[in-house]
Amino acid sequence: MKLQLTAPQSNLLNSKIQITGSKSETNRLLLLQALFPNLKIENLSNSDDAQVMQKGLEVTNGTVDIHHAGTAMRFLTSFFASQEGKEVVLTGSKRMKERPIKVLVDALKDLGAEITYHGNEGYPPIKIKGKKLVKSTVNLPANISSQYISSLLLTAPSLENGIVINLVGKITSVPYIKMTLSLLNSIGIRTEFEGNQIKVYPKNSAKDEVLTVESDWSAASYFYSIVALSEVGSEIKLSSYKKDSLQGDSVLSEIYKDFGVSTTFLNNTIKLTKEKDISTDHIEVALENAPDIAQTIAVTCFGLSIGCHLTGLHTLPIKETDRLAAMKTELEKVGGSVAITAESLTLKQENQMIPNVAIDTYNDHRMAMAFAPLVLKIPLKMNDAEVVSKSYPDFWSDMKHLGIQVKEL
Ligand SMILES: O=C(O)C1=C[C@@H](OP(=O)(O)O)[C@@H](O)[C@H](O)C1
Ligand SMILES: C=C(OP(=O)(O)O)C(=O)O
Repeated sequence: MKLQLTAPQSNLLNSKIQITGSKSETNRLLLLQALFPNLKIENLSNSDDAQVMQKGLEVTNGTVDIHHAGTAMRFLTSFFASQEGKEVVLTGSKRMKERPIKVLVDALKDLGAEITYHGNEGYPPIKIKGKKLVKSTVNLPANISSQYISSLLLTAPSLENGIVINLVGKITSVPYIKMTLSLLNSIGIRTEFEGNQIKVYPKNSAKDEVLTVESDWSAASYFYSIVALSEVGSEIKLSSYKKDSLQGDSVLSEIYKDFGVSTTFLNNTIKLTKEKDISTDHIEVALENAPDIAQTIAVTCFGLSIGCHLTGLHTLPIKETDRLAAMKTELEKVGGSVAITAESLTLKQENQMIPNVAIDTYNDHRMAMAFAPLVLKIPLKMNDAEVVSKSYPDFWSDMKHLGIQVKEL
C-alpha cells in the first residue's frame, strides 16, 4: 500500500487518541500468563507482534513463525527450551533470519538446553527440544540486545532453581530489563539486580492479579513529533498513560521539552502542548536506554531545520532493518545531510526540504511512523505503509483523526 500524505487543512487542536497497549509489556505478560494461567491482562497490544506471540505460545509441536517480532523470537526461545515434551522450530521473516540469536542460544545451552540451528549458525530458524533445565548460573554478553536477558528472566521463575545471570560488558537498553523485573515483581516473584548480576527466584504460582498494560510510549513518540512540528498552541491528548511508567521511552516527555513540547498528566491521559518555538539550532541526545525513539527524534530535528547528534545507537543495525543506514538514505532523499557511525547519527543543520518524496520503509514500522510527522512541513508519499501493523495497526486511521490527509495511491 502506497500512501500520499498531506498536511491537515486547519490547526491540530484538542484531538484525543487512545493508543494500543505497549507491545513490550504485552509480550512479557503473555509469556508470564502461559507460565501462570491465573494472571489476567487488560489493554493488550493489538499489534502483529503480540498476535504472533499469543499464537506461538499455544504451539506444542511443529513450526512457529514469528514473522518480524524480535521479542517473540527471543522470549519464545527460552520458553520452549524449558518446556519438557514440546519440540518446535522457531522461524521468522527473511530479516529475522539475519537478526542474531547466538548469545541467547549459547546461554541456554550452558543451562542444559537442546537447541540446533536449521539455517545459518547463530541465526533463526532454530530447532528446540524442550527439557527440564536445572542449572541456574550463566554468563551472558549484555551489549548486543537486552531481549536475550529479558528472555531468560521471564522463563526463570518456572525453572527449578531460578536463574543467576552474570552480565558481561556494557549493558544495553537497561530500562527494558528493569521492565521485565518489575513485571515479575508485580506477580510476586523475587528478583535482585546488583551491579552486573541479576537473580530471579523460582516460584510455583503467581498472585491472582489483573495486570493492566500501559499504552505504548514508543507509539506516543510520533505524536510528540507531530506536536513539535506544529504551530505554537497545538495540542494532542493521548491515553492511557501514567507518570511512573515501566517503559524507558517515557523519557520522551523530558526530551521533547527541548523541542518546545510540554507534557501534562491528567489522570490517565497525557496532554502534549506546543508551548514555544525551539531556540537552538543543534541538539545532542544519548539513546542507549531508548533506541526505538531515535528515528522519531532524527525526523523531528530535520522537520524543525535543526541539526542533531544522536548517540548510543549501536543496536540499531540489527533491528527490523539497519536503521542507521535506512535513516541516512531516507533523510538524504528529503534534503538532509547525514553522517553515521556504528553507534551514532549526525544530521547537519539544513533549511532545504524536498516535497513529495516517496519514503521507503524497509519492512520497518518505525521508518513509516517516524517520517509521517514530516507531513506537517512537506507533502510525502509512503511506500509499503502497511508495515505499521507490527506495533501500531491503527496508526494511519489515527493520523486521519488528527486531520492529516491520508490517500491511497
Ligand atoms: O525488550 C523489549 O521489549 C525491547 C527491547 C529493545 O531491544 P534491544 O534490547 O535489542 O535494544 C527494543 O528495541 C525493542 O523494541 C523492544
Ligand atoms: C526493535 C523493535 O522490535 P523487535 O526487536 O521486538 O522486533 C521495535 O519495535 O522497534
